[in-house]
Amino acid sequence: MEKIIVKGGRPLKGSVRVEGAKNAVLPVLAAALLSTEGTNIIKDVPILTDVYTINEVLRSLNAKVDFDAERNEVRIDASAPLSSEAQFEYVRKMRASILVMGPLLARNGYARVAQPGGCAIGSRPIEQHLKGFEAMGAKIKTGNGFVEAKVDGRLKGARIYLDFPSVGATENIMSAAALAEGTTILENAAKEPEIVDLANYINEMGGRIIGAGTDTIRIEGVRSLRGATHHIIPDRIETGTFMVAAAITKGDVIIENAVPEHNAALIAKLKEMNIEIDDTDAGLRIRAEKPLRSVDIKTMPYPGFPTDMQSQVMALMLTAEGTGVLTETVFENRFMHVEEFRRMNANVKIEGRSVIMNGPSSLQGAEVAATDLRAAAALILAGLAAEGITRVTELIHLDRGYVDFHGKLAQLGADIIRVNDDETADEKEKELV
Ligand SMILES: CC(=O)N[C@H]1[C@@H](OP(=O)(O)OP(=O)(O)OC[C@H]2O[C@@H](n3ccc(=O)[nH]c3=O)[C@H](O)[C@@H]2O)O[C@H](CO)[C@@H](O)[C@@H]1O
Ligand SMILES: C=C(OP(=O)(O)O)C(=O)O
Repeated sequence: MEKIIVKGGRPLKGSVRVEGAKNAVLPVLAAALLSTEGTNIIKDVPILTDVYTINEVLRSLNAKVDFDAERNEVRIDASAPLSSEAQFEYVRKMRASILVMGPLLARNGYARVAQPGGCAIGSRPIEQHLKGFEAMGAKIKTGNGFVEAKVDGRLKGARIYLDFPSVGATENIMSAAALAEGTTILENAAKEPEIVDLANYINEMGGRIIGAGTDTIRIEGVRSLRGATHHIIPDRIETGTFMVAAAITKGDVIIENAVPEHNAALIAKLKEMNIEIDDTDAGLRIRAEKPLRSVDIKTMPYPGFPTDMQSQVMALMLTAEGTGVLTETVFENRFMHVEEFRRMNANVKIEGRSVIMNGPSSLQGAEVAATDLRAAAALILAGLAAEGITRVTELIHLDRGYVDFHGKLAQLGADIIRVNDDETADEKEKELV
C-alpha cells in the first residue's frame, strides 16, 4: 500500500517554493470553455491529479488540451463546437467539475452535469449555483443523477443575491454572466483571491467584470471571448501548510512565492501563537523559537480564517500550551481527521461544530489514514512533531492538492519517505530508524 513514512523530531530549515493555486487553476481551466477563438495559455499550473482530471473533463467536452508538465503550462483551444454533458466519472473524482456548468450553459444554451454528491467534509449542495442560472433565464431540471440547465437564446443579466458567499457559485455564475446579454450584479459574492484570479482571466479574454474581491461583482456580458494568456496565483493553502510545517517542527523556513496578504488571517493567528513571521526579500520567513500558546480559531469565508487550513492548524494547536478551541463554520463535517489524531495520542474532543484541545499533547507516531486532502497534509505535519514513526495512507487525497509534498519536506530536512509497496516500505523504513 502506498504510504508516507515520517519520523518526527527534526526542525525544518531552508527555503521552499509554492506552486500555482489548485483552487485558482480549476475554475480558470473550466472558464477556458468560454472562448470561441484563439488559444488559451495558462501558466504556473501545478502538476496535480485534479488538474489532470479537469483536463480530461475539457477533452470529453471536445476542447483541445495540451498539458506541458515540464513548463507548468496548459494550452486550451475550445473553438470547436462543444458537447454539453459532464459525466459522473469526472464529477465523482473531483467536485470542481461542476464549474464547467456555467461556461457550457452560456456557450451552448444547455448543460447537463452529473449531480455532485457529498464528500468526507460535508454534503456540498449546489442550489446557489442553480439559483443564479435560473435568475439569468435558465430552466433547471434534475433527475437520473444529472442536473440540467437550458435557456432559449442567450442568458440574460440579472441581480443575484447569494444566501452564503459560496466560492463555487460565485465562479460558476460569474463565468456564465460573462457571455450573458446585459449586466449581472452578484451580491454577497465570495471574495477569495481565487475569485479575483478568475475575473482577471475572463477580462484578459475580453470580458468586463469589475468588483471581484468585494462582495458585489458587476459583470457586463459580452458577445464573445477569445483565448488569452494567464498566470495562476500562488497557492495560499500550500503556503499556509508550509508555515505550519515550519512552526510545528520549531524550524526556520522561508517560503518563496508566497503572497502574505492572501494569508492575513492565518498569519495573525500564528503570531498570536508566538510564532515569528517576517515578510523578507527572499520570501515569507517563519520561525518558532518560543513555546507555542493556544488560541481560539473560527473558520469563515475569506478574508476570515480558511477552512482549508483548519486541519493543519489543528495539528499545530495540539502542540501548544493551554486550551484552544477550533470552530468550523463553513462545512458541517470537516472533523474526520480528529479520530486519526487520537491514534497519535492527541488530547482532543469534538463538541458540536468545535474541537477542544488541551495541550500540549505528547504526540506519538502511529498508522493513520487520510480522510480528505487537507487531513492528509495535517497528519503528515503531526508526524513531523510526533515521537517515533508515523505512516500515512490514502495518499490519493494528498495528490489532489500538493505537488511532491514529501519531497519538499525532505528538502527542508524532514525524515520522510514515500513508498509504494510493503516490501520496499520495510527496507526503506530502516533508513529512517
Ligand atoms: C475547488 C475549490 O475552490 N474548492 C474550495 C471551494 O469549494 P466550494 O466552492 O465547493 O465551496 P463553497 O464556498 O461553495 O461552499 C461553502 C459552504 O457552502 C455550502 N453551499 C455551497 C453552495 C451551494 O449552492 N449551497 C451550499 O449550501 C457548502 O455545502 C459549504 O458548506 O471553497 C471552499 C470554501 O472555502 C474550500 O474549502 C474549497 O477548497
Ligand atoms: C476541499 C478542498 O477542495 P475541493 O473543493 O476540490 O474538495 C480543498 O482544497 O481543501
